[in-house]
Amino acid sequence: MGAHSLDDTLIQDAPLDDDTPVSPAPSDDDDRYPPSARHNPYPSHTHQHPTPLHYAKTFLSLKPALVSALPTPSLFTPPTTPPPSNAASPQPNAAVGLGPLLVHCDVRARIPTMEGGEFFLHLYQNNRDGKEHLALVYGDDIRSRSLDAPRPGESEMDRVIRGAYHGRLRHVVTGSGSPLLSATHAVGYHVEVNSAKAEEVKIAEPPLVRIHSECYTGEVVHSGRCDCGDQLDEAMRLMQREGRGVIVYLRQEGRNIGLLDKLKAYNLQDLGYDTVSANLFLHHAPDERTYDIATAILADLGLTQVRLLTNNPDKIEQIEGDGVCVTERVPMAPRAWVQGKIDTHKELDLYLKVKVEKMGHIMDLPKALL
Ligand SMILES: Nc1nc2c(ncn2[C@@H]2O[C@H](COP(=O)(O)OP(=O)(O)OP(=O)(O)O)[C@@H](O)[C@H]2O)c(=O)[nH]1
Repeated sequence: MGAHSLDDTLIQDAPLDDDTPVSPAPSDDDDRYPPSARHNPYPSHTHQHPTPLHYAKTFLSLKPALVSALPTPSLFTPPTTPPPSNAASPQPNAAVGLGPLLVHCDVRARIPTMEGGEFFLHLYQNNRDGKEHLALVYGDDIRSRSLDAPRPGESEMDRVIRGAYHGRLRHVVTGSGSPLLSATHAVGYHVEVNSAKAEEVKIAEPPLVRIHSECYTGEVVHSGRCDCGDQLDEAMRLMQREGRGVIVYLRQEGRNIGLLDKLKAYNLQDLGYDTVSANLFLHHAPDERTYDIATAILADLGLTQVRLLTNNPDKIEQIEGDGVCVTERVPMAPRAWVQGKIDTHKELDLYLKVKVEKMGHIMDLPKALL
C-alpha cells in the first residue's frame, strides 16, 4: 500500500440512517428553557422596534447629525470630531471575487466535547471576503455537498485526511507498530437508543441552527461585557441534547467592525457611550453584518428549513430573504438573567438592554432594568 492509499477493507462507509453512531446526549437536568419558551412559534419575532438594517440605512443619510448628537460622557470630553475613517481599511463585506457567491468546505474534523458529544468542525472558503468561516455540525446525517464531492486526482487517503468519510476514524496498530487509519461506524455508545432518537428528530422537525458571530472577548477571555460566550456554549448544549444541529460560526468580530475598532468601542463605552453610539462615533453602522455566506453554508449542508436560535429579528429577516425558511425562532435567554444575576454585571446588563431598546432584539427586560 502506498503512502496515500488505504486498504479498502479498512474503510467502512456508515449508512446514514441505520447504524450510524450518535453521541450520547448529556443530561437534561440543567435545562434553562421552559418548553413554552423554546417552542415559540415563528413568526413570533414580529416586532415594533427598528431593525439594525433600518439603523444602517438611517445612519448613512444622517451620519453627520448623528455623530454630533452623541452623548458627552461626564468624566472626559472626547474630541468633538471623531477620528478620520481609515481609508486604507477594506470595507466590510467587500467582495474579493466577482460573480455569484460560492462557498466550499475544504476540510472537516471530529471535535469531541467536554459534555461527551461530538461535533464535526467544517472549514469553509468563499469568494467574497477571504475569511475562513466555520460550521459546527452535530448529527451524522447532515453532510456537506462540497466536502463530499470527489476531487480530481485524489486518493482515498486524501479524502480521509480532509474528512470526507462517513462514520468514525480509528487507528489500527499492526504487528510492526505502525498505525493504519480506518474508518468505522462500530464505535458504539448506546447506538440503538440514540439512532432512534436522531431519526425521530429528523422526521419531526428541521434542525436547530445558530448563526453565531465571532467574539474573541466573550468566547475566549470570558468578558463580562457581552453574552456571546454563553450563547455559543448554550447553542452547543442544546444541540447535543437534541442530537442534531448546526452552528454557523461567522468571522464577524464586533458585528463585523473587527477587533481593533471593537476595542476602541469598549473604551468609548467606558466613557459613557453604548454599543450603538460607540459604533457611530467610529464611523460604523450599529451592525455591519450580512448573512449571505451563512445561508450559502446552510445550503451546502442541505438545510433549507431551520429552527433558528436567536433573539435578533434582523437575522431572521436577512436569512429568510436569502431563501432559508425559519420554521421557528428558539429564544436565547441570557444566562445571568435566568440565574437572577441582574445588576451584578453592569456592562452586560447595559449591553443586553441596548440590544433590546436600540437593536430590536426580542428579550424580556428584567424589571430592575426598565
Ligand atoms: N461593535 C461591537 N460589537 C460587539 C460588542 N460586544 C459584542 N460584540 C459583537 O456582537 C456580535 C454578536 O452580536 P449580538 O448583538 O450580541 O447578538 P446577535 O448575533 O445579533 O443576536 P443573537 O442571535 O440573538 O445572539 C459578535 O460579533 C460580537 O463580537 C460591542 O461592544 N461592540
